[in-house]
Amino acid sequence: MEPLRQSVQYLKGVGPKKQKLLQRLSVFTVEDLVYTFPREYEDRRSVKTVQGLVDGEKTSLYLEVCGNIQEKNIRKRLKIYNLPVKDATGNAQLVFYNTPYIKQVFHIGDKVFVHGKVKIDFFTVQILHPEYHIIKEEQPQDFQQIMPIYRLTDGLTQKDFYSLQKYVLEHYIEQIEEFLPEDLLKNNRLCDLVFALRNIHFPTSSQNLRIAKYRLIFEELLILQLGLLLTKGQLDRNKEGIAFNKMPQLEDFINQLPFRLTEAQKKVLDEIEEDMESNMVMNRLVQGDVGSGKTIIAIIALYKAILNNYQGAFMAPTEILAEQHYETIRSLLGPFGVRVALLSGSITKKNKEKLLTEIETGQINIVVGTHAIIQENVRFHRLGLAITDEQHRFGVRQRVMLSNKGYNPDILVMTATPIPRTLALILYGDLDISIIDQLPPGRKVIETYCVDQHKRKRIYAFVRKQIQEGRQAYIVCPLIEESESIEAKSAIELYEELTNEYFQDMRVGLLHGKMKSNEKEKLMKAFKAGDIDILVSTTVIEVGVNVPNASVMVIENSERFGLAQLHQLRGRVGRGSYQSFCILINYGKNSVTLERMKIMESSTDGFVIAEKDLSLRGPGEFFGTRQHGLPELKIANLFKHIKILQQVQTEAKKILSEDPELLLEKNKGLKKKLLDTFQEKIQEIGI
Ligand SMILES: Nc1ncnc2c1ncn2[C@@H]1O[C@H](COP(=O)(O)OP(=O)(O)OP(=O)(O)O)[C@@H](O)[C@H]1O
Repeated sequence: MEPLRQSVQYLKGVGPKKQKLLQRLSVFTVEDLVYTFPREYEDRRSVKTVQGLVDGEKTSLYLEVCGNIQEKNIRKRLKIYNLPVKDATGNAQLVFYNTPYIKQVFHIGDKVFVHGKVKIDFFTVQILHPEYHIIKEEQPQDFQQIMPIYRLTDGLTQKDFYSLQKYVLEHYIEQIEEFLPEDLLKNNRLCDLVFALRNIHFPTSSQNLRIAKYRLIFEELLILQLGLLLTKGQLDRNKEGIAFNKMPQLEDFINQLPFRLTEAQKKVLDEIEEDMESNMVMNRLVQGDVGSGKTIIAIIALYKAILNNYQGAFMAPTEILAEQHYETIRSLLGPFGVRVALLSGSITKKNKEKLLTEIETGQINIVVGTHAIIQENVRFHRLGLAITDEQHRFGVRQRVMLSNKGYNPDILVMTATPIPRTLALILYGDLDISIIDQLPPGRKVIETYCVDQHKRKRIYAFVRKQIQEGRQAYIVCPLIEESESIEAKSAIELYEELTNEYFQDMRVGLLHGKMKSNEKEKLMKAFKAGDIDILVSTTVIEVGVNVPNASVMVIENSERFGLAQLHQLRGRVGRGSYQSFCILINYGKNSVTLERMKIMESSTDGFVIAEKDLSLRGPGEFFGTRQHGLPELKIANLFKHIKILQQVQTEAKKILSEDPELLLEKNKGLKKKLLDTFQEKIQEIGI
């Protein structure tokens, strides 16, 4: 086995207990260990003398032990040890707590280097619980340096980490191979990997630390970018596709809609039409904030394809949404003779067979469905436009599979999560991006309040009042990432509590992910029709659900959700002309949580919220673990390092245009690193 791939259990000083602790920090192999970077550094290079010390500062000193250690019992479980020390300028004490072994460590006359916090009490100078090095054969550079500080877990100390990293760097460094091609290093003035790893852990100077960091950030972003580009590589940008014609009937259709398109919708539609009319394949992402009116744009594009005698496919992330899109499309295009089919999990086998035949013979013009659409047995007659409503739930693979159902059909990807530009660039680097940055007129700003759980009674009273005025409400249950069944269970409990205690006289419905799809459909239909007053639900209603009469959204344990997700949920209300409200019940007390809730109260702009969320929590959490396959970033930050990111993008494209499958000898290391990082994702599409 490659040395770096070895388990940390073979390292000196790592027993089963330590191995477990390291695993908690996601350190399994030697490589994981060297790629666990310090969270910060402590500069111990400037050394002070006892005279000049300031109360409260943290500093380093060279001292000599000048007396015997004294032990004092302060309380039952508190023992203090004072060690007299001095330097040429004065006397001081090193203070240690509850460390009986310390009695054996020092001897009068020992020279020590210490680093710790200074406490000055009248005439006594103390260094509290310092780190120390008794100077024997060690050279000053072994301790008087920039010290790494690692993120720890209970049971592991900085010293443990420090010695492990030292050991690994000493014994394994020669086996760490550079994997970035030489010309790339040179052109971007990057240091080599060994230098970077040495200096990220034990920097020999601030400048070398900077150089090391730069290289490691570059490397991390490059791997991310290449991985994403490669997994998307199959959507070839410059493929020849269908050139749709302009059709006058399309204008008629737009003109008879019950509303005028907003300027933003018109602009995006123009971009789509231009793509569709060109003879190149369209690969376009439409982003729009909640309720900005993406669906109608998709429908117009579908109608254009139909008028050109092609079929359209519309893939939605959930059954509820597929059903909803199906209803909307049927009601808008049905009167124009367009035949729409819904392929969902709940149709009978017999009906399904009939539908499949009609799709294959071209009798059906538009197929709406969940991923059922990309199953093998679905064959289109002439698929011209494939739309996926993504919300990050479909991987690239599904997109490719849908597109393979036709001969180079145009592709439109819609997403309701506003993705900050920086992230959109790397996630969807292969797509052109259109943004609907305006809401239809007449929408009232949703009033958002973050409250703590003790206000629950008042909140329910408010919900009741809204319902009495004829509105409807959503009550969203806590998010439980780990398990859909626990989530469903907690939804059932909340439902029971609400129906037994607070809303006995109201029509309350329950919706969760573990229900059968036809039950879900039935319930949503009833809610839409106004036959249910309160819908208690898990996040299955998160995206796209459109019930304009609903005016209150209560979200339990709001601190567990990502902000972008809260924004999506909140977007389920305020879709009609009624004043709407979102109430976030918050159990979290720490400052980041409170800051996040404040953002929700003060902003209704999805892009602003997404940017803030991303900067507070990083991309992994931003998308939620269920939804993405992005590797966690260890050192790069998509906001702070935007300039490096841009440079990385150029490089990544250059590499792939020269060597699309990374077959060249110089790219061998890079390819291996990519396969390691993106294992599952890449295997999925089999490059
Ligand atoms: N230009 C417009 N003027 C007025 N109402 C509009 C306009 N465009 C769309 N709508 C209506 O606004 C509502 C929201 O539109 P739609 O469902 O398409 O939003 P969306 O962008 O898909 O939102 P979400 O991401 O939240 O699902 C719908 O009821 C739709 O009929």
